[in-house]
Amino acid sequence: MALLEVKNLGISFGGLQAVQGLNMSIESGHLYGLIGPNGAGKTTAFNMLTGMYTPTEGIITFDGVNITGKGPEYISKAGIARTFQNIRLFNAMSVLDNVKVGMHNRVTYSMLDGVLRTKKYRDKEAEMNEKARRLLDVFGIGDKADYAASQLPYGQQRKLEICRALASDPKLLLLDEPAAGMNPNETQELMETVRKVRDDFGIAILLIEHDMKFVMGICEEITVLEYGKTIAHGDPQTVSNDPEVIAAYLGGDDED
Ligand SMILES: Nc1ncnc2c1ncn2[C@@H]1O[C@H](COP(=O)(O)OP(=O)(O)OP(=O)(O)O)[C@@H](O)[C@H]1O
Repeated sequence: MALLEVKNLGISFGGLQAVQGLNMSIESGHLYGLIGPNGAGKTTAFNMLTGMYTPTEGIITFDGVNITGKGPEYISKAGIARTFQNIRLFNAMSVLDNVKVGMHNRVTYSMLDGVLRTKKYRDKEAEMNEKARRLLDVFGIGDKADYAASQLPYGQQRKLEICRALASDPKLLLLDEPAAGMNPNETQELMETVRKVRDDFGIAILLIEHDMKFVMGICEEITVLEYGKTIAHGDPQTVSNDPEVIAAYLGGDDED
């Protein structure tokens, strides 16, 4: 069985069926893209996979366990982490501390250990600092560890968000428009980093992205949504030559 199995997943908000009959199978180590015009249901699908929305139909199986309807805390502990479309960093906190926030689901010391600054607390903190610095180094921002998050340029803030998500040791990383707002150089650099993350950490990555060069350049498998329904699925070449996909993008009124 694949790491993530999504079967007939759907959700409706009142009369609006935002996602319908979604099927996806994602193996460990795969780079998978979820694309489609604005309002197609991509972020809604992420919200169901991460427990923020409860599906009205279908089953999500992760690592052999049915996680349908479980809450975000449970799903994060199970090994799914995500970033958001809009940057959600703690601006006044240091870059290092922002990464450590991502480790909260792995903290093993008690509040009392923290207050008393016990050896257990100090050892764990040292381990977390080292791990956070290693992650920042992967993204080439290790030298900015002590800066406030808000002092980083935009492209590096997006990288910091990915670092924070990785800090929870996920088996599956969901990236919601990681290249949004980036210039072509930053986007190119991010493509290489995302590939490196997959290779070095051996995790599966599912990403939503409007930048077609980015998606077609790194994803091995792609599902295309339009009005909540899957209109195409396959490798980048198959999907980009699909007449329904071409029509959906050319006919849309968005920026794609
Ligand atoms: N909580 C909600 N309540 C009501 N409708 C919602 C809710 N969340 C999403 N929707 C609707 O579901 C549809 C899909 O939205 P969604 O944000 O998933 O699209 P998207 O493909 O991620 O679009 P974009 O590319 O613009 O981010 C939209 O019509 C949206 O208005």
